[in-house]
Amino acid sequence: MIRIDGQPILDAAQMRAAEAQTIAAGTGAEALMARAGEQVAEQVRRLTAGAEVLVLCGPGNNGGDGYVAAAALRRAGHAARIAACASPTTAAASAARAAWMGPVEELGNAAPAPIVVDALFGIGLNRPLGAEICEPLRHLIGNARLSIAVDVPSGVSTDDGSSFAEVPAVDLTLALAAVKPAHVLQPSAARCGDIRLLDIGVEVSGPVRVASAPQLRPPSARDHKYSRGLVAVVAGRMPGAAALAATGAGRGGAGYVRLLGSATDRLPHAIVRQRFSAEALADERVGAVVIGPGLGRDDKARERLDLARASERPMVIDGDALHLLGEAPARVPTILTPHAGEFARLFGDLNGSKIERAIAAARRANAVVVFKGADTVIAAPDGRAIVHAHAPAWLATAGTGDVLAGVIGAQLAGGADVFTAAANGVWLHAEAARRAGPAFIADDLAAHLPAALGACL
Ligand SMILES: NC(=O)C1=CN([C@@H]2O[C@H](COP(=O)(O)OP(=O)(O)OC[C@H]3O[C@@H](n4cnc5c(N)ncnc54)[C@H](O)[C@@H]3O)[C@@H](O)[C@H]2O)[C@@H](O)CC1
Ligand SMILES: Nc1ncnc2c1ncn2[C@@H]1O[C@H](COP(=O)(O)OP(=O)(O)O)[C@@H](O)[C@H]1O
Ligand SMILES: [K+]
Repeated sequence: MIRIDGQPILDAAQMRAAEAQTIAAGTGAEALMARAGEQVAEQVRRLTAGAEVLVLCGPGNNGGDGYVAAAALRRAGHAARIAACASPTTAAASAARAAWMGPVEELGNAAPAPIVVDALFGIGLNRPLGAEICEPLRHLIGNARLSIAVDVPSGVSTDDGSSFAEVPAVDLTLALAAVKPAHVLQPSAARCGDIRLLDIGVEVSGPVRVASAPQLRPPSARDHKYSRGLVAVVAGRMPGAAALAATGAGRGGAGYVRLLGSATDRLPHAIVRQRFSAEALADERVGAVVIGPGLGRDDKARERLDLARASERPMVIDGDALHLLGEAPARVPTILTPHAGEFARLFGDLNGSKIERAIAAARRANAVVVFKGADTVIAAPDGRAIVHAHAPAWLATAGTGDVLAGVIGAQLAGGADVFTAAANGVWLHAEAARRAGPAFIADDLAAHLPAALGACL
């Protein structure tokens, strides 16, 4: 059982291609199913201390995994029952069912058990589930002490994380061979409970991954404040937002933060206030310009954005500045940090999953796009993407996005490339939120950044 941090994310077609390669290399479909089912059984056995297990089996290979798991549990002396919604339709699943010596109950008539294993549908589910399946599934999960999904919870759409059915969340999902978009994209990610990966010997790789903790470099004896990174935060109509970004940059590891434009009174003394001017931006030591938080959307804001872009410094473009952005692709290293509303305004015509849309947006903008939310996707024009799916929902409070823009700015000014800077910033921001606990406000968040950063050294 493997943690999913840093693991590749494969959609159903990519998963099938990887599986086909393994089969072509000599491992039969039944052997793969045997590995999957036996590993599921092993995890269930470890977690359930002998309590009765009810395995729900569907018609495809997900159901096949379920038959194998139930048989393995029985062989190990564990009390296991099976309930099915249909007969097997694949050769491997038929063989697995034939090897099960016990009775197979009707899904609709099955009595609850303390442990439920959902092996009804996996990556093959491609249309809404009927009530004859949803209702018993809801009832059985709702009455179990522990529910475990095989590969993905039944009722979610593997490739985009949408829901085909309203069934409750399970406690644990055992992903087979690879993480799928449904494990990390909402709303289905919230249905998965804890997620662990089972290695069944299928080789997987790809440009889309689950976020993992960055390995950051502490300053060395050779460093000075400029080498650690100078961030210029452009202020505007709402100075509080720029102050949050500047604080995020300072506590996110920058060596020097300048706030260009009007500042609030409560700005930390370490943040240097300066009048906004083209000259202030032209300072060659500026490693990143953060613009957008509280900028406003008037002519003055537009002028500041134009000057910032003309400075040709690496940029983090957030909030109001995203509203002022034209369609021209970026010419300097740029990170855009839209939330769903800003993304829709900028890239509303794109189709596909949140991951696919973020990658397409990054290509169009020639910039790294941080498509924020409970399932933040960080995408690069070359097709790489990282999905951060476990940020605390307490982040849904005003101003946290401003702090994020600052943290990303600090990483960029510190020398990380745009993709790494964005991914590091998102990780540190989420980790700071975890340390901040419940009901923090954006001002509190920055105070937890140093400890979050310290955990990544
Ligand atoms: N990826 C891999 O390398 C491996 C995958 N295996 C398993 O195979 C699964 C995929 O198997 P399948 O492709 O057979 O697909 P599934 O078992 O996910 O489901 C497909 C079956 O469900 C039916 N179905 C789809 N939507 C339905 C609906 N709304 N209502 C009623 N029936 C519906 C289909 O007609 C088909 O019979 C994976 O999720 C995993 O559990 C394992 O057996 C071993 C190896
Ligand atoms: N439900 C949620 N779970 C986890 N993180 C969230 C959730 N909602 C918002 N966030 C995060 O909180 C931040 C909010 O940013 P944003 O929407 O720009 O707010 P603001 O403009 O008020 O600063 C983003 O980093 C986003 O990913
Ligand atoms: K399942």
